[in-house]
Amino acid sequence: MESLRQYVRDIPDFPKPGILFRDITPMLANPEALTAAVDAMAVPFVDAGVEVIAAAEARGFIFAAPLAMKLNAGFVPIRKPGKLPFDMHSFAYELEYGTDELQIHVDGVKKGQRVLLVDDLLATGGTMEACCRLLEKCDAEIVGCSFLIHLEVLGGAARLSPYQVQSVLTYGQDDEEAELSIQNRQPGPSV
Ligand SMILES: O=P(O)(O)OC[C@H]1O[C@H](OP(=O)(O)OP(=O)(O)O)[C@H](O)[C@@H]1O
Ligand SMILES: Nc1ncnc2[nH]cnc12
Repeated sequence: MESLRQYVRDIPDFPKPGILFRDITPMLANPEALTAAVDAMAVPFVDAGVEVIAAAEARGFIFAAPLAMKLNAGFVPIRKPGKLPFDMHSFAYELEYGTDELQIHVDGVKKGQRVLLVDDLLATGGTMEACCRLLEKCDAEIVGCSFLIHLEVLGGAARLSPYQVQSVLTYGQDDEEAELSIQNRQPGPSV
């Protein structure tokens, strides 16, 4: 699965200085890579009895709908404020680069339904922790959290305990250091 990494593009200082943005748009644009990514995200949960996939907009939606179809589950959107038309639960949270709030319809998930939470990327864990809190307010049974990318150094997985966390691509301390040193390298004198 490591070959999927070649479709993730690193953009330094986006959307703020100091953030190394992992851009998945090259992966999304490639049909084989996109299929492989969705398949790999589903694998740990094929026999988990998932009834509902829930995901936060916007990038979470990209993987949620194909995963729902693959796991024969429904899809329930978790949205930013002002988007959902019916009664909702809300939860405010912090991002790697800002703050936000997420909402879910009160009747989106029934009590005891088995829910798999999905997102493209786990960084600080603030977004997925907010999703977990929203599903807990619905009295759902959280089966786990499935990510395409896990940025390990930001410690997000600890915030999702006790839930099962799965990711397809992991970026650890070594990756961050190697990439930062490449970014900071000054051009040498020309000879
Ligand atoms: O683990 P965290 O620190 O919470 O970061 C991860 C979240 O950040 C990104 O979403 P973003 O809020 O940038 O919104 P988008 O999906 O609309 O691009 C990403 O898609 C995750 O949802
Ligand atoms: N470093 C990062 N790259 C891409 N998406 C992100 N969401 C939060 N942090 C991110």
